[in-house]
Amino acid sequence: MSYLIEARNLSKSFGQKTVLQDLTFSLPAGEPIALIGPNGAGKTTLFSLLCGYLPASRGELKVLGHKPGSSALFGRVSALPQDAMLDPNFSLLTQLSFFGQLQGMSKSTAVAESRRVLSLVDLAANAEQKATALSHGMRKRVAIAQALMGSPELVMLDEPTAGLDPVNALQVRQLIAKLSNEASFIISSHNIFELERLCGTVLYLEHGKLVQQSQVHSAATQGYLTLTLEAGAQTDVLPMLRQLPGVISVSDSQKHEYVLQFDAELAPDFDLTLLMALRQHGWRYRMLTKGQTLEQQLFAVTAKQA
Ligand SMILES: Nc1ncnc2c1ncn2[C@@H]1O[C@H](COP(=O)(O)OP(=O)(O)OP(=O)(O)O)[C@@H](O)[C@H]1O
Repeated sequence: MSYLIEARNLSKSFGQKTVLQDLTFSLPAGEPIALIGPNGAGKTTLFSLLCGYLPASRGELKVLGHKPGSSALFGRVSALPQDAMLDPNFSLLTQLSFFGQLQGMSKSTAVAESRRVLSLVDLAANAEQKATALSHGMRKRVAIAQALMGSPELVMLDEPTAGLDPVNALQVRQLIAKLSNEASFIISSHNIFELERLCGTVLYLEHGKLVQQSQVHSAATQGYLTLTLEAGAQTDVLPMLRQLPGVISVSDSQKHEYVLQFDAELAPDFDLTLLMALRQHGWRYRMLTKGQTLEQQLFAVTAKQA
């Protein structure tokens, strides 16, 4: 199988400081991939290695089967840096066309390509405007349009929603979801919640180590229920939940919230069993959802490692 990205024992050090440590993973093309981790985890450094801006210190890295930065990847990979800026002096069309020409397009092809990518991000009508006339959210969309010039197969977006209000951040996520049949996206963020609906695979980095690689959708739908009880005087909830038939584990990740892992083959009607048990004990629930949030998955992994 050929992968979008393959890393084997990949490490990066700056002098004595090891910033990425022994990362091994393979990522398929297709659904967007999330790269999540706290400040300083190494997300931007990993992006820089993937783009070929920085060499690895040890290990192997392949992007679309090639060494990052190699000429075979020219035009096939693009990146939106965290602090991408637009020039305030030129129209969007002039700037994007200029980037197209830098990629080797003729002037007329670059103009046509710029109009195409601006319409992909719903900014066709703003082509003649300067960046100063745009909102912060619109500028982010222009930067995403720039990353799509020339139809690359892999697009890396470093914190594409940083600094945006929730409505604009949602628009950017919806845009990426819409565009994900145009290219494979890797998106970095601190925010677990924002990427869990958008991405199929998650890489979670902490202190330069890969803490977890998971498939969001499969893990979120199989064999997990999240139960939130009404606040009140319930006692002995955990022991009762743990003795239900089919239960594998129960954790109380937050006050009044329980994550139940169960064997879906042995107990296909586990949700009904749980509801009956709640009724029997007179415990009222506020919410019962299928699956486990990404935050809960990561909480479980980091708790195990602590
Ligand atoms: N050129 C460099 N020289 C020395 N240390 C560096 C260099 N670039 C990054 N680092 C260090 O590497 C670590 C990881 O930084 P990086 O920017 O990759 O993290 P990040 O996960 O992207 O963080 P953030 O979410 O804050 O952007 C940090 O401790 C940073 O100080």
